[in-house]
Amino acid sequence: MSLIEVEHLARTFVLRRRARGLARERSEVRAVDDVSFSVEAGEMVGYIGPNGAGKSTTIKVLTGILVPTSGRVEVAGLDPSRRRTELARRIGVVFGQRSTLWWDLPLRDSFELLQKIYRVPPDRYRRNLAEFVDLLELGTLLETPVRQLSLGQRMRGDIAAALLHDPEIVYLDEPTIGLDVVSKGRLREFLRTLNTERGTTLLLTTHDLQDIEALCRRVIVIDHGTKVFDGDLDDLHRQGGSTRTLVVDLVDEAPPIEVPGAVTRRVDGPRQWLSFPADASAAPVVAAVAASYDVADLSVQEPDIEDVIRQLYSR
Ligand SMILES: Nc1ncnc2c1ncn2[C@@H]1O[C@H](COP(=O)(O)OP(=O)(O)OP(=O)(O)O)[C@@H](O)[C@H]1O
Repeated sequence: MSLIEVEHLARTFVLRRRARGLARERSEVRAVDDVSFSVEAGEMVGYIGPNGAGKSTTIKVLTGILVPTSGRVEVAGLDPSRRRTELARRIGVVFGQRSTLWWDLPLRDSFELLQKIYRVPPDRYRRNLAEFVDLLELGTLLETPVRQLSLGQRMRGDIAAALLHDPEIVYLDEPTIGLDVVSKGRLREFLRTLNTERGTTLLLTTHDLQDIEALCRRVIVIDHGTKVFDGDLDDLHRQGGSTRTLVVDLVDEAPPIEVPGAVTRRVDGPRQWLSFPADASAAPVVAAVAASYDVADLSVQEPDIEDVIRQLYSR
């Protein structure tokens, strides 16, 4: 049996809108429509898709917040909506856009409240707190009220809070949203350590493809409530025909750059945008450009996940 099992999951929302007079119009949104997948213990899976695809709805069903309209869901051997309290001890949830911490309390007090709520034995709590404070660099922040923390600090606090009770599964919904590059890097490093050293199973929802590339070998893509891809990240790129972009700043304006392995998509003064396959190395393209042109600066832009998915569909 897999740690997470989802079979033919559907979740419909019924909307009632006031039409003319007192009559109400009824309409349905099929947020998740016949989705099946399973996740094994120790996996780190990216659950991605465009806005409104049904990601949060799936996560809410997996935590037991929402009841499926149809289908079967089992997490750690439990039916989430029927055994929500029991399941809560075995899962951790992190929402990048919302904090689960108490706004006016120092971080330490929030952690202590969570210890009591989850009945974490004192020695385990102390051990976990010490480890997360160290790995997430929270030492100087423990006495600070949550409302005074920066977004990145608050996020690290939220992640520690979600892990104090040693959950075997953690759902992360946009954990790096709004963070700067350094904070994103630190957080990814921490999640990787959590997965490799503790064997925690992670299901990650994000719009940032770099999160996925740094962390997940496997991705599940949903669009309009339906699963459209489940497999290796490299295969997703190949199927989506996705490209990366080399942005070249030349010393002087020039006609479109011509080098093997890349196509110049745009020219704006001395700046040019070249695209090349996402699964190819940038090195030969960079070398070819540098060998034939006077280059002032270069940078590589990763493909946007929404583009990858759009391209997957436009074929
Ligand atoms: N409580 C609700 N009532 C009515 N419709 C809902 C509700 N929750 C979600 N929906 C609808 O279900 C669909 C899927 O929403 P969901 O939040 O799961 O998408 P998402 O993939 O998480 O999107 P995003 O990336 O924007 O967070 C959307 O059309 C949304 O409007």
